[in-house]
Amino acid sequence: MRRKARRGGGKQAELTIEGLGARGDGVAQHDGRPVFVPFALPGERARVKLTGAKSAGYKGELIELLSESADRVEPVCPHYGPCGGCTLQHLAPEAYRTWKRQQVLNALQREGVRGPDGGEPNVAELTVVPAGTRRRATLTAKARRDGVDLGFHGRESHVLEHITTCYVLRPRLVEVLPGLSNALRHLLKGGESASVTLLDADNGVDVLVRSHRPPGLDARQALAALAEQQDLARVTWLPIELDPEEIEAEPVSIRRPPFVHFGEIAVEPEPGSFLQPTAEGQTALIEAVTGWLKDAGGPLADFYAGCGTFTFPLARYQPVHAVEGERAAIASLWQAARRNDYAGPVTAEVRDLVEEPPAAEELDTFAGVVFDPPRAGAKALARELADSRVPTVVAVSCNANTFARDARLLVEGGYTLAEVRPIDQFPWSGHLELVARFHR
Ligand SMILES: C[S@@+](CC[C@H](N)C(=O)[O-])C[C@H]1O[C@@H](n2cnc3c(N)ncnc32)[C@H](O)[C@@H]1O
Repeated sequence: MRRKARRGGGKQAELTIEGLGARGDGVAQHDGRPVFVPFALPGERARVKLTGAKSAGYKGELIELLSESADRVEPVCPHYGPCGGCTLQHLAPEAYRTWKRQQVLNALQREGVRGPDGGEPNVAELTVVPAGTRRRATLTAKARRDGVDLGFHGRESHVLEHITTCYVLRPRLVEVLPGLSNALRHLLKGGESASVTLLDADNGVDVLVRSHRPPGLDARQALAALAEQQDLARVTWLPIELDPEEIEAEPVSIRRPPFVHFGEIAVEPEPGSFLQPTAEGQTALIEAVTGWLKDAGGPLADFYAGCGTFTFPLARYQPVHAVEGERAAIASLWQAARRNDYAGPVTAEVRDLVEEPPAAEELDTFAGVVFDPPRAGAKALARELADSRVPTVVAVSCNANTFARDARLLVEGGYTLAEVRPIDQFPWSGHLELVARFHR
């Protein structure tokens, strides 16, 4: 048996895992309440330590596996377990794909959203991005006595796992980690921590360090030397307490402004700006969004547009109005539009879509709409869309539950959910991206 007693004590029980929850934890029952057991699989019998009893259930810590599921496989990464990134590496690929797709169906079912013929919604098979393709990630750095740990926290834990290898990150990002951890020794003293956002842009790596203490001369020199050795495109620093919206990141070393392509257009994102985590996932999303909207026959709107991931590919076919809450993202989008003679076909607006959603009459000027909100979803916008006459609406989402809620609002307003494509940019985790088409 692979997993043996880890820690005894506390309230323990022998349980049978009956299912896999939305976050990938095994789910058992005890005293009529669910127990969520990370790293356990359906069908397995396990000795579990019960903690954190709440009305919603117990947290369970896997102490010993007493029987193993046929779907259990050996995790590939040496950091599996302590690293909170890939908590489902023990699940066989086929079972994993089935479970993740089922999360979309479950969420839609909970909201009572049906397919075009009134039956089960039309959810495609899961597309999973290959391992080693993640181009953007935020890690934590923490000073210890003899160096700096740089990695990811454990699942629901404050313990940081220092990463030496990673199966999801692009190899280029893994390569820069040792040098970065070394350079950060000059910034972080006894127990101090920082957040480090890495982007493997199309012309080099972009590094944003956020810490309480600004880098002194030796930290700047160490980071600049690293940038030269590793040919990093850009290194910037921001105080951790401030939002990038409130203050511009301070340059530490800029060898060239990093850029990423959305279709044919190169955009220069500000440090820390949102971008799709993988180029492969981005391509699959762009393919769906443009495929469904390019023949809309009139102007389009891209809500929660970011730096223009969908704006520019769509603008090849129709005029596009891009709306986004973050000023810096819209500035990058607009600069790229100007540079590429897209100003005109592309218009841009900074707007808070929760506080000031466009009214249905405003939406009626568009032949098609795409929206791609953060995890909280786009409730206010979906309500207005439900009252609008926009013929085609495309939703991109990173949260199946808020997507299903917004889908219900659209369906109640008379839309049909034509199809959903789940695109997995976070392999081995509970997170999922999807893109869906609605029509009147
Ligand atoms: C999931 S990202 C999508 C960005 C872009 N569509 C892409 O694919 O790269 C969500 C975007 O919504 C923006 N956002 C978050 N809250 C917002 C709000 N209340 N109003 C407008 N935009 C918001 C974020 O700044 C971010 O750019």
